[in-house]
Amino acid sequence: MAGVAGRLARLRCSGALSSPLQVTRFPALQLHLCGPAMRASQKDFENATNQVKLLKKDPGNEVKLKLYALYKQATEGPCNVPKPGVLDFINKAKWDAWNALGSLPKETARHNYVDLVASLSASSESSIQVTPAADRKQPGSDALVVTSQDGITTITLNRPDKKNALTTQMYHDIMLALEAAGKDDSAITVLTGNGDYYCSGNDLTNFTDIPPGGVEEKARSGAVLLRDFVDCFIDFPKPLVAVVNGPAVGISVTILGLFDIVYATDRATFHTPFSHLGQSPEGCSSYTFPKMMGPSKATEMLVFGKKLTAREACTQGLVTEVFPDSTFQKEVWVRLKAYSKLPPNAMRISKQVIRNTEKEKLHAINAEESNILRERWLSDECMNAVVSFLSKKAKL
Ligand SMILES: CCCC/C=C/CC(=O)SCCNC(=O)CCNC(=O)[C@H](O)C(C)(C)COP(=O)(O)OP(=O)(O)OC[C@H]1O[C@@H](n2cnc3c(N)ncnc32)[C@H](O)[C@@H]1OP(=O)(O)O
Repeated sequence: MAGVAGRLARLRCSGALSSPLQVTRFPALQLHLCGPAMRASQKDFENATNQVKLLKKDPGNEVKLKLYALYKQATEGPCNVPKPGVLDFINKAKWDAWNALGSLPKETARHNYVDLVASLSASSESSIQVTPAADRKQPGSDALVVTSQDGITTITLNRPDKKNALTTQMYHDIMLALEAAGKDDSAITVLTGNGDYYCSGNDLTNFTDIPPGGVEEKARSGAVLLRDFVDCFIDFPKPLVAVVNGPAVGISVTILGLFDIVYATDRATFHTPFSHLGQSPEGCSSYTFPKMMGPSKATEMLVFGKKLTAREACTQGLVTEVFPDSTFQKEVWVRLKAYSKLPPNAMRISKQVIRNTEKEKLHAINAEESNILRERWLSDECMNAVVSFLSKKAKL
C-alpha cells in the first residue's frame, strides 16, 4: 500500500481535478487583510471564496484551475514555488495556471476572482431555475440530456469531448433519470451517446477525488455508488433499449446484459479491459456474459480484454442487431417509434415476466461484484493503470 499511497499523493488534487467543493480546499485558504484602503474589495473576495463552496454545478477543471491561480495570485502574489516534476501532473497543471498570471497585481487578481465567481454563481442559478418540460427534474449537469418524444424517453450521455466517460455526477444523474423514466408516461426508455463514442466507461479522473477519509473511504463509497447504479438497471420496470452509436468501454458494455434490446452501429466496438486496468467485472457481467455467450467467450472479453466488433457482439448475443453506420439513426428510430406505439402496460408486464425470475440473483451478484471491485480499486495494479492513463502514458 505504500507505493499506492505515494502515487495517490501525487494524484491527489485539492481542487483542480475534483469536485467543486474542493476548489476551497487549497492550502492557503485563510486570507490576510491588506489594510484599511483595501477592505471593501477584500470583503468581496472573502464573500466570493465562500460563495464558491455553494456552487450547484461543477464548473469544470479549466475553471477550477483559473480559480486556483487567481486565488494564489490574490493572496500570495506571483508564483513563487518551484515547478513540480512532469509526473506530478496535477500540481504541475496548478503551477502552470498560477505561473501564467505572471506579475498580475494582487488587487487585479482579487477582482478577477470575484468576477469569475459571480459569473459562475449566476449561471448556476439560472440552470436550476429552468422549468423542465413534462415535469421532469433536469439532470444536475449538461453531461446528461433527457428528452421525451413519441412515447420514448431518451437519456443521452453528452460529454463527446471526453468520449462520454461517466463522472460521479453522471452516475447520480442517470439513476435519477431512470427513476423518473420508470414512472413517466413513455412506453420505452433509451440510453445513447452524443458524438463518435457511445461511452468510454468510468471517468478515470473519478479516482483523483479523494475524500477526507482517504482511499479506503473512496473505494467504499465507489462500491456503494456502483451497486446502487447497477441496481437501477436490474429493477428498471419497462423496456430499456441501448442505442450504441459508437465504441463502448467498461461499465457501458457490462450493463448491456441488463438491457432488453441493444442496437449498434457497425462502427461500434465492445471492450471490457478489466485486467489491463487491474479491475474486475461489474454490471452483473460475471453472470450475464457467460450465460449469453458461454464461459470461454465471456472469459476472452472479461479476463483477457478482447475487444469485439459489433458483428461479433451480435453473434455472441450481447447485441440484438447491427445497422450500417450511414443509416443507423434513421433505421433505429423508425423501429423504436413503431414499438413505442404498442400497449405500454402489456410491454411492461411482459418484460417483468421475462426478467423477474432472475432479479434476486442479479442483486446478489451485483453486491458481490461491487465488494470485489472495492478491493481491486485499492490495489497497486489498479492504481498503476489509472496513473498511467492520467499521465497520458497509456490508452486502451
Ligand atoms: C463508481 C462506478 C465505477 C464503475 C467502474 C467501471 C469500470 C470501467 O468502466 S473500466 C473502463 C474505464 N475506461 C477506460 O479505461 C478508457 C480510457 N480511455 C481510453 O483508453 C481512450 O481515451 C479511448 C480509447 C476511450 C479513446 O481514445 P482516443 O484516442 O480516440 O481519444 P482520447 O484522446 O484518448 O480521448 C479524448 C478525451 O477524452 C478523455 N477520456 C476518454 N476516456 C476517458 C475516461 N474513461 N476517463 C477519463 N477521461 C477519458 C481523454 O483523456 C481525452 O481527454 P483530453 O482531451 O483532455 O486529453
